[in-house]
Amino acid sequence: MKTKSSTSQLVVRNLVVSVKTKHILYGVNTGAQSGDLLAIMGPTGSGKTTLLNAIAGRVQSTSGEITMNGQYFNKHLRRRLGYVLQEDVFMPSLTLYETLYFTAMIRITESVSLKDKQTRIDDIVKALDLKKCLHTVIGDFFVRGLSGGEKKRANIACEFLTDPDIMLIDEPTSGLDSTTAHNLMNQLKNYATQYNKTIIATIHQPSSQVYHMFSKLLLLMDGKVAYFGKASEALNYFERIGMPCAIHFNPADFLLALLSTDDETSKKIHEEADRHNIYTATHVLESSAVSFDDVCVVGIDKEETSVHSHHAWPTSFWTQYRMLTWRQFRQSKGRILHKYEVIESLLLAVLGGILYFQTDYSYKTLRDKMGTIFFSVTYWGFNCMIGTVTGFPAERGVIKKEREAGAYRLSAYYAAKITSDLPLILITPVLFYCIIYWMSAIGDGVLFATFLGVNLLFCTVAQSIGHIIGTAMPDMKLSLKLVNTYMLFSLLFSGFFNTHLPDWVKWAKYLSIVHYAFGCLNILSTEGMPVLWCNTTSAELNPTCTGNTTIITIADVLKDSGIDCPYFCYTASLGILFIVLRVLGYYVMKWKR
Ligand SMILES: Nc1ncnc2c1ncn2[C@@H]1O[C@H](COP(=O)(O)OP(=O)(O)OP(=O)(O)O)[C@@H](O)[C@H]1O
Repeated sequence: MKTKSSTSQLVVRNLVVSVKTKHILYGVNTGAQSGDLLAIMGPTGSGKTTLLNAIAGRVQSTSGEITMNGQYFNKHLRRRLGYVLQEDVFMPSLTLYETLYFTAMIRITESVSLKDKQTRIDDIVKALDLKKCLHTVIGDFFVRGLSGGEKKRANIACEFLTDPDIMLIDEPTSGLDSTTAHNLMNQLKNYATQYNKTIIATIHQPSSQVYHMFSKLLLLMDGKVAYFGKASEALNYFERIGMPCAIHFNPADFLLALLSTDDETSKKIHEEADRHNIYTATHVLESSAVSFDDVCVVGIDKEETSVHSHHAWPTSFWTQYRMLTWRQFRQSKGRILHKYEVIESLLLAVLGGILYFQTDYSYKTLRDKMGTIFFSVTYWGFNCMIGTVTGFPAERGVIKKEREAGAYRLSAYYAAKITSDLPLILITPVLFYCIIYWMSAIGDGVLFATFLGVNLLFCTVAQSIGHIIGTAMPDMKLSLKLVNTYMLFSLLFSGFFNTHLPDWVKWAKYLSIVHYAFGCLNILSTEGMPVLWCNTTSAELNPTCTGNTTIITIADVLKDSGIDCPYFCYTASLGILFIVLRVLGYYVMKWKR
């Protein structure tokens, strides 16, 4: 179910865009109306993407105005724009159908029935010839999936689903062979005319067949307009200003070559453009089938009858949360429960189990017991943090794209991420502890449940830190460096490396998450150990036996490792850390968005 749009008109007047001190666009005037296929062409770096970004509201303009049917863009009006970015960013583990289904469920308002959403998916799949690859995974660098051309069409299909009145497409044909490029442009042209939509696309080197599909053409050169008007009149215009195109020459090649020549020609093109007033905004309006006043009225009608939501978001928080959890689970499942990850954990558990096999609890073997716990906690600290940090970049681009399109609330995404990842990240630690706990005889069945609970809490805390680091850091390399630094710090202050630290650094152990887990688990596992007489051989090396000490308790030994709080104090600290870090994680995401 696609809606045939009533006439709408986009007008860009005197648009200036500067970033810091650099001018990118200088007073650009352009426009398009329903049914148009406006092509933006120009040499690389001439400002084509910046213009699209400015229209889509993703780049702040320095001055000038952009209106749709005479109204300035606001959040609601912007929902009537679709923007297909140059990069095809998707969740790689989902199939194309799952991707389209997710988009339909989250970006089409809930007033449209499920059946209609399904019909809309079917229509678009057919129109863009995507049926063959509908159940293929999107794929990425590691897993082969859709081809480049299919990905490009999938990207366009996702935007078509929202049924925008104006579609902005950045380089739809880049990386496609000429036949595929021609077919795609043909599909876009048909879409524009059949459904009365406006399509604005930047394009690099169209074939002459594709060039003749454009209804309007905007030529940019160094951020300024070199030509704007009907594509069919561009060659006549350049001929009139003394730059004729040779017969049988591809018009697009000729125009691009013209715009990339010497300074003298550039200067002349700009002077002629000024002299002929070729690109004033009134030119757009005059060439329209309807007057400016008419389109304003049509625009108001359209708003009232549109299937687009008037609410801040197309769907409710609950729908967003539900769909995001569904997608997140599918995306994370393969990564977190990857067979190599599981095999690695099981092998390490068996290795640890063999190393500390059935060690009894005595003061002589206490370091071994502590070693088992230290080894396990260290492994899961690194594993959970690194897993989270490395998993985030694949999502970052998708979330950014979807959030910029106003698809869902950040809070819905965050809540969904926590919920969907949680059961997944706990499965492998459970298997790990099932092996190592019993092989190394840490304790009985009752203790096992508490032991496991504390370990899982520790894993979620480590994951929360990984999430904050992954969100805050600009790239994965830096994130991994920070994870390493923090974990090594955490290990140094955990208590395992029994050091006699100067008083002024002792507080640092409270910043170590390993310290909390290590402390808690050691207290739990050594509970009930008898006192030790200092005149026995097993006490000889124990530093707690000094001077006139006759007996020592397990509490004394643990205190010597800096473990000086009751176990519930450590567990509560981990619980509080979990809550604080989760809340902090949300605000870091908000800050970095
Ligand atoms: N955020 C930014 N900061 C500084 N310069 C920028 C920024 N964004 C764009 N530019 C510069 O503005 C110019 C125009 O960039 P833009 O991406 O719009 O060009 P383009 O015509 O789309 O190029 P291409 O065809 O290669 O994609 C370039 O010189 C680019 O380096």
